Amino acid sequence: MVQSNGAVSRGGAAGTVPNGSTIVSLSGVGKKFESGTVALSDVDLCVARGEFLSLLGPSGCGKSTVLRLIAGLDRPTTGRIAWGGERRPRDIGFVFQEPTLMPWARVYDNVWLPLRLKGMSAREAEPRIVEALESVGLQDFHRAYPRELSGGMKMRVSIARALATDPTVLLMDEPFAALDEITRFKLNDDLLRLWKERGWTIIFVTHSVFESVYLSTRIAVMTSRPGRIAEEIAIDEPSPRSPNFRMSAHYADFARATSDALSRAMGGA
Ligand SMILES: Nc1ncnc2c1ncn2[C@@H]1O[C@H](COP(=O)(O)OP(=O)(O)OP(=O)(O)O)[C@@H](O)[C@H]1O
Repeated sequence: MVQSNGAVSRGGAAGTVPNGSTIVSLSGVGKKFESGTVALSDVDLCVARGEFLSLLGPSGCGKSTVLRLIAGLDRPTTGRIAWGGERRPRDIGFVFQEPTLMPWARVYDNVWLPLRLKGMSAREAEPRIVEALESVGLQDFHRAYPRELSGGMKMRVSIARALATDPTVLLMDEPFAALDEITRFKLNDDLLRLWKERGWTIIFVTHSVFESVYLSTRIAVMTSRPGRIAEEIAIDEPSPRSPNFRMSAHYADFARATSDALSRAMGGA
């Protein structure tokens, strides 16, 4: 269904890919934990290469669980996750809500970690580490320890660490939720720039309607637990997006449509 503001919503049928080739698809995915909690039921979702897809839903609806299943950190109880290239790519980046840095290691060594785990020496990894730190504007802080950095800077290190591996798919679990608004807006713009430059596919978990509209090419709205995809909304605003987009009537329309979809998904009017 195409709405007047250009948003596209869909009913419960299998996930649809708007454009481009599928990088990963979930069909009928369910997850029941040993505790008996049914976190997900019948999740259908298709992600196209190069998309910026946000998973938006109420707390506890299973957004992180979807991300963990896609990352291969856990297995679905029912249903199937299929990769466009047949196998799950080895180079999936994961950015968590907490920066999860090693407090005893300098910024440089924190960014080196995933490359070191792949067997790269510090010398081999150096160009990638330097480039990753430059991309997030932290080139002058490579010798600093995490305790010497602000919350936003720590999150930049965490992004640089994912970036150093040059992932094809970047999974981000509410990475900016704990940051103040000014820092969050700045990191939103940095992330959009990197996404465009690197050609990543990003799957981004958020509670925030406004953040999801600003960042995404598509939003998948989830129901309350057990989570499934209730509606999808295409945000057909061209990139690069600038802070002016946040002030536009178009943005307000998208936010309203998304907010309404979220209310419906949560069983509201
Ligand atoms: N390892 C686990 N064992 C048992 N229950 C779990 C486990 N992980 C998550 N759950 C439960 O599954 C449900 C979905 O959790 P999940 O963290 O995926 O939700 P979420 O939408 O990401 O929540 P939030 O937005 O609050 O981070 C919750 O009820 C949670 O308590």
